[in-house]
Amino acid sequence: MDVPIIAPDVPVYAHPGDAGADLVAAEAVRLEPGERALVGTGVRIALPEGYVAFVVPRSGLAAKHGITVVNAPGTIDAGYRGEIKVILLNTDRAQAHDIAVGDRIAQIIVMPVPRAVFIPVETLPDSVRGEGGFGSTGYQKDGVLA
Ligand SMILES: O=c1ccn([C@H]2C[C@H](O)[C@@H](COP(=O)(O)OP(=O)(O)OP(=O)(O)O)O2)c(=O)[nH]1
Ligand SMILES: [Mg+2]
Repeated sequence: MDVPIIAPDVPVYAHPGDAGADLVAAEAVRLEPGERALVGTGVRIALPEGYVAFVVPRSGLAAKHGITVVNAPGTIDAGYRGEIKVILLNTDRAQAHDIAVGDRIAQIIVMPVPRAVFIPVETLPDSVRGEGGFGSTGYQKDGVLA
């Protein structure tokens, strides 16, 4: 599907079948331990109605350097025409991390999204799960279901 874009670096899918296309930094920033920063990508897009783009972390940056996206997944609304920015967080407690212009800092995933029509009702239809949540199915600890 075609998505009009204005960008110094057009996001690239690294491999066929990849869900995410990499976003690169349009500005240099140093993230001290525990620090976050709003990092510009220079990218502006026009998604068709009925689609959303999610800004999500790159697992390599997260695993190697503790760099994540604070609000993951960041939501890019179809009507948004401003610059896509990434709210990066350095979760490492000791190491600062330097982002240079052109570094791949996050990835963008484009998805179809239905428009919900919320209908106020008095009672909801039954379901197997019912109101159970927040660990209601238990969890596995040392091989034992707790
Ligand atoms: O990681 C993100 C998240 C959002 N946005 C842009 C696109 C999105 O369409 C807009 C608004 O995002 P959101 O609705 O998440 O933020 P908000 O705090 O609710 O702001 P608003 O009142 O503008 O909706 O900001 C980004 O560039 N990066
Ligand atoms: Mg909003």
